[in-house]
Amino acid sequence: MISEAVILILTLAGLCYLFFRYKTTYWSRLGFPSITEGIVFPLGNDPTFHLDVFLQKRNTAYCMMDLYQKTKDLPFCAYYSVLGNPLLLVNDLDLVKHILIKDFDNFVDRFGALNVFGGDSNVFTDKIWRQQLLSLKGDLWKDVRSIFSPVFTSGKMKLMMHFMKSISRNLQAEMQEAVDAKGPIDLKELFAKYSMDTIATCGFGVDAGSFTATGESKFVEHARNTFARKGIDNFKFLCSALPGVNGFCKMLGMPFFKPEETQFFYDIIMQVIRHRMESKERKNDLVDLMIDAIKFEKTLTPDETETDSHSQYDQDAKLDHKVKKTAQFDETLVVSNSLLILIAGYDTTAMTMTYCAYELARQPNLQDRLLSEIDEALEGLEEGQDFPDYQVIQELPYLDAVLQETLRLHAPIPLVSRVCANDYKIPGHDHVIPKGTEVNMYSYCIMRDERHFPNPDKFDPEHFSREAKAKRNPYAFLPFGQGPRACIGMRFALLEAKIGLIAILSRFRITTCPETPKEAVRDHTTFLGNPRDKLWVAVTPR
Ligand code: HEM
Repeated sequence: MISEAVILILTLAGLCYLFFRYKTTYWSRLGFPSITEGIVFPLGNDPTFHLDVFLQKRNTAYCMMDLYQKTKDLPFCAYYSVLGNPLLLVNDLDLVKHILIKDFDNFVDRFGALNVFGGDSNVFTDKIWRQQLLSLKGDLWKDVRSIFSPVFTSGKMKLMMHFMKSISRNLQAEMQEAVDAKGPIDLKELFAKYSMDTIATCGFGVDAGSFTATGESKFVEHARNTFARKGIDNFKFLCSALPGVNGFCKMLGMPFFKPEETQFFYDIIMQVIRHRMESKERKNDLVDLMIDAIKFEKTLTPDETETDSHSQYDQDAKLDHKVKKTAQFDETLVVSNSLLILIAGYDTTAMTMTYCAYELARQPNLQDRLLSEIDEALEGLEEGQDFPDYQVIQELPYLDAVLQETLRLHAPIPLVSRVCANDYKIPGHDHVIPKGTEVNMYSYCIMRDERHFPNPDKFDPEHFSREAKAKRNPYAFLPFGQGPRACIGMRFALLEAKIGLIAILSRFRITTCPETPKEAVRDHTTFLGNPRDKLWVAVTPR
């Protein structure tokens, strides 16, 4: 009996293997250039499912770089994901532009875990996650994006400034404590607190208490748990890619996304919404703006539309879509997108500020140049003003260059991904991308490619001088993606980072100390670019 069972299992495994081998000839049968090196049954050769990533030994971006180095001379190259599912890597920047902008209507959707894993569960907390921008598809995504875009215009960001300014005083106080204690400070923890409090205040209308709570506040604890990707989460992620597993979980009513944490945030934000509606209190934070947006209560005034910028990025990001005002949108849309703001905005902005301050500590000459620019802006303040206004902050070129260089070298999100809606003939080639193919652009690798950024591994804000930018293809810079589906929170993130940096650099100088790591390595346990180690620096008052 046992021997029969073993034979059956071995036969099934052999058949699965043969089927997998056949599937991994898909691209060569279509005549596409493809890379078959490194294919492991049943994971394929997708860096996202690389064994080292799965076992949490290496960050995904490093595995992506291995694949990119082997394929970068090809405009596009095919490869395989779990169970031999086909993927296409796009390296050519003109093709990147076609996919993200010119032919956007054929590449509206993103693949992404949220679309697939737990995608059809009936569990209430999973359903909340499915309403947010990152995972919505097609016309529904267009509706929600059009509704929420006005929430993130520069006009609205000006309203966020006073929240950020007030939280940045906690940053200064924390730095002063390090000065008084004559000890180093961990940049990672410092900026995590600032980012968490900013997102909580603007996106949830609550004080997360990161700086003030004794121990970890409940908000911070639940947020941390939401982000944590333990070994079991990787396993769950992989299992749900297997045929039938999602259906099985659905049948058993098993949640995919962390239910306790989701419920915690759902309750908070619903309480805030109800309170705002009953009391008519207004704070003009993101919560109020989102409530306005779903109710179509405010019509946009001209200075608040996306047309206020003529930058290539903003022009490309325009979405030509009319939302039907009869469509039903309710408060769960606000809850869901507040959760997304927490997920999309907290870690990304915190790590950007962390890497930025770390790089400035390592290169005092760059810090000096930035300090002079900030000092000049502060000298120009009018009486009664304690901070430069929005427009002045936007026009600090060196601060801008330093942040862009940080995002280039330490991209928080390593790729931009789209799904091909209909068969698509690649311009200038005979190849046709089949409908349903996941198309990836490895932004982390493109931004470290010496053909676009000379001396790519060096932190050098001159990569963003006017001359350097003029010489370069603009689609080589992709930390926020590009096109109508690019990051909606870019202005928010940059403003938050600029305000935090101005607040600390106006008072303190950051330098390396014996505890400062020689290099900043990306964490092996996450898909994002969080630094693996604590980034200690010394602080001195100016
Ligand atoms: C430095 C900080 C940040 C970085 C590097 C970043 C990067 C990105 C990237 C690469 C994408 C995918 C773009 C694409 O597919 O073309 C994205 C999407 C998104 N981001 Fe950000 N992000 C940051 C901060 C924020 C913040 C602060 C918020 C919210 C306040 C936010 C909200 C979103 C949302 C909602 C999406 C999905 C957009 C859609 O599908 O329509 N992000 N972000």
